[in-house]
Amino acid sequence: EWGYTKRNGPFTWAKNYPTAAGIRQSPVDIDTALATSDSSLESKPLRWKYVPQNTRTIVNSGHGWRVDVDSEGSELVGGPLEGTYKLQQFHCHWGSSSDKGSEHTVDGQSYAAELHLVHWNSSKYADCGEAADYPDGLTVLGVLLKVGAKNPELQKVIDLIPSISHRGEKTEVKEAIDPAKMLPKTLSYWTYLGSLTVPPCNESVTWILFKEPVEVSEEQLAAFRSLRCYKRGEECPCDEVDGLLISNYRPTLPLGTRELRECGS
Ligand SMILES: NS(=O)(=O)c1ccc(NC(=O)NCCCCO)cc1
Ligand SMILES: [Zn+2]
Repeated sequence: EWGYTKRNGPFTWAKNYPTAAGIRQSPVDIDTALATSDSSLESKPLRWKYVPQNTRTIVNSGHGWRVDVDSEGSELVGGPLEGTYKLQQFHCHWGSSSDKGSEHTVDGQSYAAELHLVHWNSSKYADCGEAADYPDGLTVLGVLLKVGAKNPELQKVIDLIPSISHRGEKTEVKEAIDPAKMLPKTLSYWTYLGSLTVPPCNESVTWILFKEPVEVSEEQLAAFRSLRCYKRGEECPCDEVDGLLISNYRPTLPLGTRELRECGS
Protein backbone atom coordinates (compact mmCIF):
# COMPACT_ATOMS: atom_id res chain seq x y z
CA GLU A 1 0.00 0.00 0.00
CA TRP A 2 1.43 3.40 -0.94
CA GLY A 3 2.17 6.03 1.68
CA TYR A 4 4.69 8.71 2.60
CA THR A 5 7.53 6.76 4.20
CA LYS A 6 10.88 5.82 2.60
CA ARG A 7 9.55 2.36 1.87
CA ASN A 8 6.24 3.31 0.20
CA GLY A 9 6.56 7.07 -0.42
CA PRO A 10 6.32 9.30 -3.53
CA PHE A 11 9.57 8.05 -5.08
CA THR A 12 8.21 4.47 -5.11
CA TRP A 13 4.71 5.22 -6.48
CA ALA A 14 5.59 4.90 -10.19
CA LYS A 15 6.34 1.19 -9.62
CA ASN A 16 2.66 0.36 -9.08
CA TYR A 17 1.15 3.51 -10.60
CA PRO A 18 3.00 4.27 -13.86
CA THR A 19 0.99 7.48 -14.40
CA ALA A 20 2.94 8.93 -11.44
CA ALA A 21 5.92 9.17 -13.84
CA GLY A 22 3.89 11.19 -16.40
CA ILE A 23 4.54 14.66 -17.75
CA ARG A 24 1.34 16.28 -16.39
CA GLN A 25 1.94 15.55 -12.70
CA SER A 26 1.19 17.62 -9.59
CA PRO A 27 2.22 19.34 -7.43
CA VAL A 28 4.64 21.78 -9.06
CA ASP A 29 6.68 24.76 -7.94
CA ILE A 30 4.89 27.95 -9.01
CA ASP A 31 7.61 30.05 -10.63
CA THR A 32 5.74 33.36 -10.47
CA ALA A 33 7.97 34.88 -13.16
CA LEU A 34 6.68 32.24 -15.63
CA ALA A 35 3.00 32.93 -14.99
CA THR A 36 1.14 34.62 -17.85
CA SER A 37 -1.87 36.78 -17.03
CA ASP A 38 -4.77 35.90 -19.24
CA SER A 39 -7.59 38.31 -20.14
CA SER A 40 -9.95 35.38 -20.79
CA LEU A 41 -9.56 34.35 -17.13
CA GLU A 42 -10.20 37.92 -15.97
CA SER A 43 -13.42 38.03 -18.05
CA LYS A 44 -14.98 34.93 -16.43
CA PRO A 45 -14.77 35.28 -12.64
CA LEU A 46 -14.55 32.07 -10.68
CA ARG A 47 -17.89 31.46 -8.96
CA TRP A 48 -18.87 28.78 -6.44
CA LYS A 49 -21.89 27.74 -4.42
CA TYR A 50 -21.60 25.24 -1.56
CA VAL A 51 -24.21 23.76 0.78
CA PRO A 52 -22.65 23.53 4.27
CA GLN A 53 -25.33 21.04 5.39
CA ASN A 54 -24.08 18.69 2.65
CA THR A 55 -20.77 18.03 4.39
CA ARG A 56 -21.59 14.52 5.49
CA THR A 57 -18.77 12.45 6.95
CA ILE A 58 -15.12 12.76 7.87
CA VAL A 59 -12.89 9.73 7.40
CA ASN A 60 -9.30 8.78 8.18
CA SER A 61 -8.19 7.46 4.78
CA GLY A 62 -4.86 6.29 6.21
CA HIS A 63 -3.30 9.11 4.20
CA GLY A 64 -4.96 11.96 6.09
CA TRP A 65 -8.46 13.19 6.93
CA ARG A 66 -11.11 13.68 4.23
CA VAL A 67 -14.55 15.30 4.48
CA ASP A 68 -16.93 13.69 1.98
CA VAL A 69 -19.68 15.95 0.64
CA ASP A 70 -23.03 15.29 -1.03
CA SER A 71 -22.30 16.97 -4.37
CA GLU A 72 -25.93 17.99 -4.96
CA GLY A 73 -26.47 21.72 -4.76
CA SER A 74 -22.80 22.63 -5.09
CA GLU A 75 -21.25 24.20 -8.15
CA LEU A 76 -18.02 25.76 -9.35
CA VAL A 77 -17.91 27.60 -12.69
CA GLY A 78 -15.83 30.19 -14.51
CA GLY A 79 -12.13 30.97 -14.67
CA PRO A 80 -10.40 28.28 -16.72
CA LEU A 81 -13.36 25.91 -16.41
CA GLU A 82 -15.82 24.86 -19.10
CA GLY A 83 -19.10 23.61 -17.73
CA THR A 84 -20.08 23.06 -14.13
CA TYR A 85 -18.07 21.23 -11.50
CA LYS A 86 -19.49 19.84 -8.25
CA LEU A 87 -17.74 19.53 -4.87
CA GLN A 88 -16.96 15.91 -3.93
CA GLN A 89 -14.65 16.14 -0.93
CA PHE A 90 -12.02 18.24 0.75
CA HIS A 91 -8.85 17.25 2.63
CA CYS A 92 -5.46 18.54 3.61
CA HIS A 93 -1.71 17.85 3.28
CA TRP A 94 0.83 18.81 5.93
CA GLY A 95 4.44 18.21 7.10
CA SER A 96 6.21 17.02 10.25
CA SER A 97 6.98 20.66 11.11
CA SER A 98 5.40 23.84 9.84
CA ASP A 99 8.37 24.86 7.65
CA LYS A 100 7.07 22.35 5.09
CA GLY A 101 3.85 20.51 4.28
CA SER A 102 2.24 22.26 1.34
CA GLU A 103 2.28 20.34 -1.93
CA HIS A 104 2.62 23.30 -4.26
CA THR A 105 5.49 25.69 -3.52
CA VAL A 106 5.72 29.33 -4.65
CA ASP A 107 9.13 30.45 -5.93
CA GLY A 108 10.55 27.50 -3.98
CA GLN A 109 8.77 28.49 -0.75
CA SER A 110 6.83 25.79 1.10
CA TYR A 111 3.86 26.55 3.33
CA ALA A 112 2.80 24.69 6.47
CA ALA A 113 -0.07 22.86 4.80
CA GLU A 114 -2.40 22.88 1.80
CA LEU A 115 -6.18 22.44 1.66
CA HIS A 116 -7.72 20.77 -1.42
CA LEU A 117 -11.37 21.13 -2.44
CA VAL A 118 -11.98 18.41 -5.05
CA HIS A 119 -14.65 18.97 -7.73
CA TRP A 120 -15.77 16.85 -10.70
CA ASN A 121 -17.16 17.87 -14.11
CA SER A 122 -20.88 17.17 -13.77
CA SER A 123 -21.58 18.65 -17.22
CA LYS A 124 -19.82 15.71 -18.86
CA TYR A 125 -19.50 12.82 -16.38
CA ALA A 126 -21.77 10.83 -14.09
CA ASP A 127 -19.64 10.86 -10.96
CA CYS A 128 -16.21 11.65 -9.53
CA GLY A 129 -14.78 8.21 -10.18
CA GLU A 130 -15.64 8.39 -13.87
CA ALA A 131 -14.52 12.02 -14.15
CA ALA A 132 -11.13 11.13 -12.64
CA ASP A 133 -10.33 9.16 -15.83
CA TYR A 134 -10.62 12.17 -18.17
CA PRO A 135 -8.27 15.11 -18.72
CA ASP A 136 -11.07 17.61 -18.02
CA GLY A 137 -12.70 15.54 -15.32
CA LEU A 138 -11.57 17.17 -12.09
CA THR A 139 -10.77 20.58 -10.67
CA VAL A 140 -9.09 21.11 -7.32
CA LEU A 141 -9.14 24.47 -5.53
CA GLY A 142 -5.89 24.66 -3.57
CA VAL A 143 -5.48 26.90 -0.53
CA LEU A 144 -2.03 27.44 0.99
CA LEU A 145 -2.06 27.35 4.80
CA LYS A 146 0.43 29.31 6.89
CA VAL A 147 0.92 29.38 10.66
CA GLY A 148 -1.06 32.13 12.36
CA ALA A 149 -4.41 32.53 14.02
CA LYS A 150 -6.65 29.58 14.80
CA ASN A 151 -8.90 28.82 11.83
CA PRO A 152 -12.48 28.62 13.12
CA GLU A 153 -13.90 26.66 10.17
CA LEU A 154 -11.04 24.15 10.20
CA GLN A 155 -11.52 23.85 13.98
CA LYS A 156 -14.78 21.98 13.21
CA VAL A 157 -12.61 19.36 11.45
CA ILE A 158 -10.02 19.30 14.26
CA ASP A 159 -12.75 18.64 16.85
CA LEU A 160 -13.65 15.42 14.99
CA ILE A 161 -10.09 14.07 14.66
CA PRO A 162 -10.09 12.18 18.00
CA SER A 163 -12.98 10.06 16.71
CA ILE A 164 -11.16 9.09 13.51
CA SER A 165 -7.72 8.50 15.01
CA HIS A 166 -7.12 5.22 13.12
CA ARG A 167 -7.26 4.30 9.44
CA GLY A 168 -10.75 3.50 8.16
CA GLU A 169 -12.57 5.22 11.01
CA LYS A 170 -15.27 7.69 9.99
CA THR A 171 -17.85 9.81 11.75
CA GLU A 172 -20.82 12.04 10.92
CA VAL A 173 -20.10 15.76 10.55
CA LYS A 174 -22.82 17.14 12.85
CA GLU A 175 -21.85 20.82 12.83
CA ALA A 176 -22.00 21.93 9.15
CA ILE A 177 -18.63 22.98 7.74
CA ASP A 178 -18.81 25.74 5.11
CA PRO A 179 -16.07 25.19 2.49
CA ALA A 180 -16.52 28.78 1.32
CA LYS A 181 -15.33 30.00 4.72
CA MET A 182 -12.00 28.23 4.23
CA LEU A 183 -11.15 30.19 1.08
CA PRO A 184 -8.99 33.34 1.15
CA LYS A 185 -10.48 36.81 0.90
CA THR A 186 -8.77 37.76 -2.38
CA LEU A 187 -9.49 35.35 -5.19
CA SER A 188 -6.34 35.79 -7.27
CA TYR A 189 -5.04 32.39 -8.41
CA TRP A 190 -2.63 30.46 -10.60
CA THR A 191 -3.98 27.70 -12.85
CA TYR A 192 -2.34 24.87 -14.80
CA LEU A 193 -3.17 21.35 -15.98
CA GLY A 194 -2.01 18.62 -13.60
CA SER A 195 -2.90 15.45 -11.73
CA LEU A 196 -4.08 13.88 -8.52
CA THR A 197 -1.18 14.26 -6.06
CA VAL A 198 -1.76 10.75 -4.71
CA PRO A 199 -1.90 7.37 -6.51
CA PRO A 200 -3.26 6.61 -9.07
CA CYS A 201 -2.05 10.17 -9.93
CA ASN A 202 -4.59 10.48 -12.77
CA GLU A 203 -3.72 13.35 -15.12
CA SER A 204 -7.24 14.72 -14.91
CA VAL A 205 -7.02 17.84 -12.73
CA THR A 206 -7.34 21.49 -13.68
CA TRP A 207 -5.50 23.06 -10.73
CA ILE A 208 -6.60 26.41 -9.34
CA LEU A 209 -4.25 27.53 -6.54
CA PHE A 210 -5.20 30.69 -4.69
CA LYS A 211 -2.35 33.17 -4.25
CA GLU A 212 -3.33 34.37 -0.78
CA PRO A 213 -2.50 31.95 2.07
CA VAL A 214 -5.03 31.32 4.84
CA GLU A 215 -4.01 31.08 8.52
CA VAL A 216 -4.10 27.98 10.71
CA SER A 217 -2.59 27.61 14.21
CA GLU A 218 0.33 25.39 15.27
CA GLU A 219 -2.05 23.53 17.59
CA GLN A 220 -4.37 22.79 14.68
CA LEU A 221 -1.45 21.46 12.61
CA ALA A 222 -0.40 19.32 15.58
CA ALA A 223 -3.89 17.81 15.65
CA PHE A 224 -3.54 16.75 11.99
CA ARG A 225 -0.27 14.94 12.91
CA SER A 226 -2.06 12.94 15.61
CA LEU A 227 -3.88 10.83 13.00
CA ARG A 228 -2.60 7.25 12.66
CA CYS A 229 -1.94 5.53 9.34
CA TYR A 230 -2.90 2.06 10.56
CA LYS A 231 -6.12 0.36 11.67
CA ARG A 232 -7.06 0.12 15.36
CA GLY A 233 -5.92 -3.23 16.72
CA GLU A 234 -3.34 -3.77 13.97
CA GLU A 235 0.33 -3.11 14.46
CA CYS A 236 1.87 -0.16 12.62
CA PRO A 237 2.91 -1.20 9.06
CA CYS A 238 4.64 2.04 8.22
CA ASP A 239 8.03 2.84 9.71
CA GLU A 240 6.59 6.25 10.65
CA VAL A 241 7.07 7.37 14.23
CA ASP A 242 4.57 4.95 15.87
CA GLY A 243 2.34 5.17 12.84
CA LEU A 244 1.54 8.84 13.24
CA LEU A 245 0.60 10.60 9.98
CA ILE A 246 3.15 13.34 10.57
CA SER A 247 3.64 14.18 6.90
CA ASN A 248 1.52 13.51 3.81
CA TYR A 249 2.68 15.83 1.04
CA ARG A 250 4.14 14.90 -2.36
CA PRO A 251 7.29 16.78 -3.40
CA THR A 252 7.01 18.95 -6.51
CA LEU A 253 7.35 17.58 -10.08
CA PRO A 254 8.58 19.52 -13.14
CA LEU A 255 6.07 21.83 -14.83
CA GLY A 256 7.78 20.93 -18.11
CA THR A 257 6.21 22.61 -21.13
CA ARG A 258 2.89 23.23 -19.41
CA GLU A 259 1.46 26.76 -19.39
CA LEU A 260 1.05 28.48 -16.01
CA ARG A 261 -1.62 31.17 -16.11
CA GLU A 262 -2.61 33.64 -13.42
CA CYS A 263 -5.70 35.75 -12.69
CA GLY A 264 -5.54 38.76 -10.42
CA SER A 265 -2.47 40.28 -8.83
N1 LIG B 1 -4.59 15.52 -3.53
S1 LIG B 1 -5.62 15.78 -4.70
O1 LIG B 1 -4.88 15.86 -5.94
O2 LIG B 1 -6.45 16.92 -4.40
C1 LIG B 1 -6.70 14.43 -4.85
C2 LIG B 1 -7.95 14.61 -5.42
C3 LIG B 1 -8.81 13.51 -5.59
C4 LIG B 1 -8.42 12.24 -5.17
N2 LIG B 1 -9.21 11.13 -5.30
C5 LIG B 1 -10.41 11.05 -5.95
O3 LIG B 1 -10.97 11.98 -6.44
N3 LIG B 1 -10.93 9.81 -5.98
C6 LIG B 1 -12.13 9.53 -6.74
C7 LIG B 1 -11.78 8.79 -7.99
C8 LIG B 1 -10.38 8.24 -7.94
C9 LIG B 1 -10.00 7.59 -9.24
O4 LIG B 1 -9.40 6.35 -8.98
C10 LIG B 1 -7.18 12.09 -4.60
C11 LIG B 1 -6.32 13.18 -4.45
ZN1 LIG C 1 -4.83 16.69 -1.96
